[in-house]
Amino acid sequence: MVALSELHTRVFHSLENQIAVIDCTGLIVDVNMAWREFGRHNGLAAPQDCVGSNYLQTLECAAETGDESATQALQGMRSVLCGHCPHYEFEYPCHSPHEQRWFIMRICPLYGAREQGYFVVTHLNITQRRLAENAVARMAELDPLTGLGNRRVFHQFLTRELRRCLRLQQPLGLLLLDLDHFKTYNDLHGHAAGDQCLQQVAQVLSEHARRPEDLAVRLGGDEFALAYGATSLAQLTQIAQSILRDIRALELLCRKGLCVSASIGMVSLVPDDDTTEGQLYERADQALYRAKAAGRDGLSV
Ligand SMILES: Nc1nc2c(ncn2[C@@H]2O[C@H](COP(=O)(O)OP(=O)(O)OP(=O)(O)O)[C@@H](O)[C@H]2O)c(=O)[nH]1
Repeated sequence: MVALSELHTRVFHSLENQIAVIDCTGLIVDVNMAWREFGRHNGLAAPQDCVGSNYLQTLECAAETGDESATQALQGMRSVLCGHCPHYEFEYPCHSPHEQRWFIMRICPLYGAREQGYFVVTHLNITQRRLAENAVARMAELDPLTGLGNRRVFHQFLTRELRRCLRLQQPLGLLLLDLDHFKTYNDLHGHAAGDQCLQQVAQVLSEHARRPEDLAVRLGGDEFALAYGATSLAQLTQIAQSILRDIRALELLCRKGLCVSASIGMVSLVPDDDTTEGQLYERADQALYRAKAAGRDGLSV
């Protein structure tokens, strides 16, 4: 039968968390196996040098080089060591040259030893959780069929670009695009082929939105929107004409002599303090209505 203290030591070294016990000056008095192993694999202090080094000083050196995570860890750690906070934890990136990694650091008093001034610092690798969260966040911004951004992203982008163009007094361009005869195409070829048609159109649109200040999204159904920062009406017209040409060139036949085409409403203006995202959208939508009414496969302002 293993003695209880021996059992506790074994548990300490079996845990996946990297654990260090420090005193109130930051001096490391003990570390577990995971802490030593992490140091060994990441070119940090030699395992035998962990105990006896000062964790606060290590963080101070890193913070002085501008390491934001070290600065934050340092502040949190000091607040616990001096008794201002009962415990502190925060998540931070710690990428290696080979992989992206995130950790959560926690510091709290050592159980039953607060008076003696001992504290436990733990680091836990949360990379799998963070990657899953990032993937979910990306999915929440994408239209699953076409891979373009969705309506939510569009609003965020437009709000940001509107502010930027107002500040720089540059024109902000917006195109609203609705496919023509798409229902007929769907009816003739089936829904799956209709989906492929939307994907082909999306490809054309993303080829026309390549700069960081451009965005192409699918608003829903056969409706798309494109926003262009710092783009005049003349430039916008050229882009819209090129899009119409490229969609025609797809030759998506929906009945004899009739192909899927697009109607585009556009607006470009230099925002003033009163310009809203809603006004911009409304103007492009009315222009789209005029393009449809004018016979489709065309554009209107
Ligand atoms: N395949 C497919 N069809 C869709 C999807 N979303 C909407 N639709 C169809 O898209 C069609 C859109 O209708 P309309 O805008 O009236 O079609 P349209 O023939 O282009 O009409 P006009 O704009 O007046 O030329 C409807 O038949 C919808 O069922 C989708 O994700 N996949």
